Amino acid sequence: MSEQELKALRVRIDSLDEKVLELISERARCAQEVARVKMASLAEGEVPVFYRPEREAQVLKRVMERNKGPLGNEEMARLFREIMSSCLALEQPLKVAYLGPEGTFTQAAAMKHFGHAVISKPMAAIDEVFREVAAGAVNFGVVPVENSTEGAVNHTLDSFLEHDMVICGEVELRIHHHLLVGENTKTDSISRIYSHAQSLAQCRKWLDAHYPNVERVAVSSNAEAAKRVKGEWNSAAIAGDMAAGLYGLTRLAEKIEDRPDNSTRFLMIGNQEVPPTGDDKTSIIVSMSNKPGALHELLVPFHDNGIDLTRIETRPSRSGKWTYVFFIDFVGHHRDPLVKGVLEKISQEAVALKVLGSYPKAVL
Ligand SMILES: C=C(O[C@@H]1C=C(C(=O)O)C=C[C@H]1O)C(=O)O
Repeated sequence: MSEQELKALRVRIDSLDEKVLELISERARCAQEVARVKMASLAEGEVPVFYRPEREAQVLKRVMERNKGPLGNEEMARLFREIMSSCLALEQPLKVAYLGPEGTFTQAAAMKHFGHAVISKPMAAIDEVFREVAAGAVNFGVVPVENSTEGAVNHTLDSFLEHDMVICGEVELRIHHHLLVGENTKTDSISRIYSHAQSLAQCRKWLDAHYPNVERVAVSSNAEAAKRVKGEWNSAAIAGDMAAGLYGLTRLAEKIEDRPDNSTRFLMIGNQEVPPTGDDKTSIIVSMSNKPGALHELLVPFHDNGIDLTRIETRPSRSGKWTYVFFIDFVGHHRDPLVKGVLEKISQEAVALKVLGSYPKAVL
């Protein structure tokens, strides 16, 4: 390619960037107008709702449907995710609590879902995320709920039993783990590997094959593991990209998770009900009386109405020995007439039924 051609292309890119800039600014001014309209149409005492997850899901879907490349759909949606995040911040900067410390996968999930223009607050434990949202100190919380290799995150499920929370979104993240060391570590003298118990479990086979005799130490998070090895000479950590970057660690081995499709699903929790988008999921908690056939009775209405169950999890109910609650996720919104009918049917048989929320299926 000649210098001339390159120069002409750069002139074109500059001129396109000017248009993109003007269009983004126009979009941001529109969002400010939306805020003005929302404020003006409030009833007395009503609190304005600036963040509309159902609308954001629709915007992202539309972008993906209309995208003709060469950028991939996900890539394009990610760019729009950030534009929307900045536009919303003009209306109202969202405050989001997540399972910290900084550098956790939960933080990455929060950024993937809300974009980077939020005020994010790391919390030391899952229960604290719930409490922070309940106290109104933040608009939303982000917690992990299940991993494709290791299953349910029980702390999160149990927290739903203790707090009244509305689930308003979900996001899935591909989880890649790396073996990380600080710059002064002698790699042949590693005697200890730190990570969160879930991550140690997700890399169990790899560790058995490569470091069978090294002590595995479970700590409160991967980011905490990364932080520790920064100052230790004989230790390594298992953590992801964010933590590696944050603590300036070297990757001794990359993508060491046993399953290449290792993914974690996260939930956004808040106080705001989300209207239907036409492509939603609902999460409920049900407790049934302890009699034969109870689980069957619970599942039949879903089957009869062709409602797709995406997940069912059992936890001790905490209100009696050997009594259980079921966490059920299914496709549909609790305001859909079909779903309404199913929930009514179940509540006739159940000891208790609580809708945790209906929310748009993860777009990104
Ligand atoms: C602009 C709005 O407010 C927020 C910003 C959005 C956007 O930038 O597209 C979409 C939904 C809301 O979270 C709106 O409600 O339409």
